[in-house]
Amino acid sequence: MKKIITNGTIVTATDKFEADILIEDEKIVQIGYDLNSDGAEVIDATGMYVFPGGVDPHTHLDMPFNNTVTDDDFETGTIAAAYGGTTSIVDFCLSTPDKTLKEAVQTWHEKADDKAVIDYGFHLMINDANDAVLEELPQIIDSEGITSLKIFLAYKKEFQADDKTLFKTFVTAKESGALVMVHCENGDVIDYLVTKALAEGHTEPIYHALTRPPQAEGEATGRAIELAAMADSQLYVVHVTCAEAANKIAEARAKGYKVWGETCPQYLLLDQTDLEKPDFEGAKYVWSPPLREKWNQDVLWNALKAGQLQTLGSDQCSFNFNGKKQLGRNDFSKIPNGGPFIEDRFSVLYSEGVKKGRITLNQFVDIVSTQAAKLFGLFPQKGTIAVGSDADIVLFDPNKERVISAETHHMNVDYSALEGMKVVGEPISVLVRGEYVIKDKQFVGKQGSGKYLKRKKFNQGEVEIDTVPTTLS
Ligand SMILES: NC(=O)NCCC(=O)O
Ligand SMILES: [Zn+2]
Ligand SMILES: [Zn+2]
Repeated sequence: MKKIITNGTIVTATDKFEADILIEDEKIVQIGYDLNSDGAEVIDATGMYVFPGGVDPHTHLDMPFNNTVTDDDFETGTIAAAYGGTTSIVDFCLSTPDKTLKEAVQTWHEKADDKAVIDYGFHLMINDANDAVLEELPQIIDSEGITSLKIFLAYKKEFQADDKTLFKTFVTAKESGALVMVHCENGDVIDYLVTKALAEGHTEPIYHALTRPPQAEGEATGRAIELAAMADSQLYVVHVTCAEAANKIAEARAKGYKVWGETCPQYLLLDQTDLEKPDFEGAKYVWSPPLREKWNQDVLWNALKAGQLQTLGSDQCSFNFNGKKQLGRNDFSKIPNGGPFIEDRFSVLYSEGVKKGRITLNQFVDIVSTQAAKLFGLFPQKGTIAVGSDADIVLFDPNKERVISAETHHMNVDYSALEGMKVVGEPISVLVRGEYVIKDKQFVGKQGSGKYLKRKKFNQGEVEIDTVPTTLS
């Protein structure tokens, strides 16, 4: 079915202009004035921004973790994402030593294929780069279009990889055209500090932050950067939280290293004092790396503004407060790590970023959509509004005000870490490949309608990865 979006203001990472968009067969086929709209459904976007759908490069849906499993699966998680203006996610597929990589990816397809309501791809976690894994990896990258790999330097005895695995993964990624994503925290030091704190009788949620100091993140970030450089490979640092890490990334980029960084809404908006909330409420804010002292928020906003950090991931990893979070009632180290942000990622960046003058409107689109599409091999299919791109479109009312609350959100979790926050700007309707998934703030999509995204190899030369928008709004 043909559609025409008319009377709206189109905003991409580089431009802002008024024009109509003609959609046919899932794609944007024309952008301009006086388009032939015969037979097309007319969508009136008067007063709206017309944004490309958000691309969330960091989600954990239906993921076994910390002796339990996340509460949002590919159905609830992607419905919530769509409400929030996100039309593509890239989720982390876990691998385990007892299974082949192919089996691991198959497991993730089984979780997602019949459930997702928006498009999705997978990153593949590497825990031990042994001979079998290294032999299988290039085939998986090619056949599944999984062109990003994930290494955890923390979560000892669960996901943590050693430096040899990290280095070998960088080497293989360079040869195979994949981007290596790294969770940068020194897991051994953290393990020591956690054991010590518990032995001293400290069990409260705040000790989660106190045993994971920013230096542990800075050290691991620096280590990953140097190992990537030694392998002449490419590194994407996930969930950057603090000056110690952000500065390392900025220094590396100044030297011309192939390093990119992501932060998350939680680190821009919340701080370590949230973990001190009474009655175990601090557990709602337990994720890793932990929340930091408040002044780090400015460091992160400035890094986004300056293009030293490029993307915003939700790190969606939800656990109910009156459920799985209670596993750590008497021991902070047993609180499942993670929080719910997939739904609010897009609008809080607009409200706290654009509305408060911290980033420009074009930078908003770049950070929430375009840069992730470029880095993860989806651009220009995703991440922009252009002829030939998928018609993934958000009609956004920039003046609508709302208050974030678990009462009204769509994530399958009983609390919001942003409860009570006032937000200006709201996605009203959201289209994925030309079909409404959200229409006038109601979900109208279909379970399983999301398509699996086979992604292009890292930086094939077609896409200029480091584009910093120049158009100011
Ligand atoms: N961030 C977090 O605490 N949970 C998800 C796993 C990870 O990204 O480290
Ligand atoms: Zn992580
Ligand atoms: Zn994560």
